[in-house]
Amino acid sequence: MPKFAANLTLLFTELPFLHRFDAAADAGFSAVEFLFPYDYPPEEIAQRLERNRLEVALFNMPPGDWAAGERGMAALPGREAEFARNVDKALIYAQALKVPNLHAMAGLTQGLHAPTCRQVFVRNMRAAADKCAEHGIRVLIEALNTRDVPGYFVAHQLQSAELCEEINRPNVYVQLDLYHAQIMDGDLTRLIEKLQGRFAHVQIASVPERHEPDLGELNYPHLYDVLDRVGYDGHIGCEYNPKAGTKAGLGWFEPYKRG
Ligand SMILES: O=C(O)C(=O)[C@@H](O)CO
Ligand SMILES: [Mg+2]
Repeated sequence: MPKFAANLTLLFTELPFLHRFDAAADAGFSAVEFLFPYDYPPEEIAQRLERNRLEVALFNMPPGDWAAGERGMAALPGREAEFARNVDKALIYAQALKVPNLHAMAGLTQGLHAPTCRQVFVRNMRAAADKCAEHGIRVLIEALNTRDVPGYFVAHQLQSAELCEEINRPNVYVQLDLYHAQIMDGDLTRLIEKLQGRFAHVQIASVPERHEPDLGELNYPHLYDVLDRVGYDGHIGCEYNPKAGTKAGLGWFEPYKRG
């Protein structure tokens, strides 16, 4: 039985961020994820989680100047000290919110010297993984499709898996976003089988529009069965833009709701 996490950066945006926790619980979710919690004190978020009996499945380390277009810095030469400070900041929130997974965004590396970026990424990720391991937290790598995020350091799922191998730390895993995977890689059943045991978080959305998972070209109930079959028991993050309001689009979630 799949376990879903509502992505509170994209769902329930009809409400202010801190109110989305109540809305997710009311809709029947038992877990949430979000991009960045850093505008809010960790205690306030922890309170919302506790009163709604919600787990947090994942959030991202600080990404640099998001509004200016930055998408992380783990692979950016010259930003190592800032990356290390961001790992520390993410860990403060991770401990307060008891999150098992932190996504370290790599950054836009188009036009930079690729071998140097890779070296920087591997070094930064090893250091981040070692710090996070002290708290039992995993560090994740996510491939982003080149249509939405041109120039991002990782675009294909097997590249993420290869990077995990090179980093060679037991708490570094792939973040398998099936929306990006379908756009860049396809053949999702076989891809999930190939990556068995190497991903620690999954995300979903319809393709090509990134709406509810019951729209578009993918057959998600089939993919949930494949995830079950390969023994995946982590959360599936609902990282989509509701087509016409969050609640109106939650029909697909009816069979999976917390009772
Ligand atoms: O865009 C996505 O997909 C994400 O999961 C965000 O965390 C940005 O990486
Ligand atoms: Mg994603």
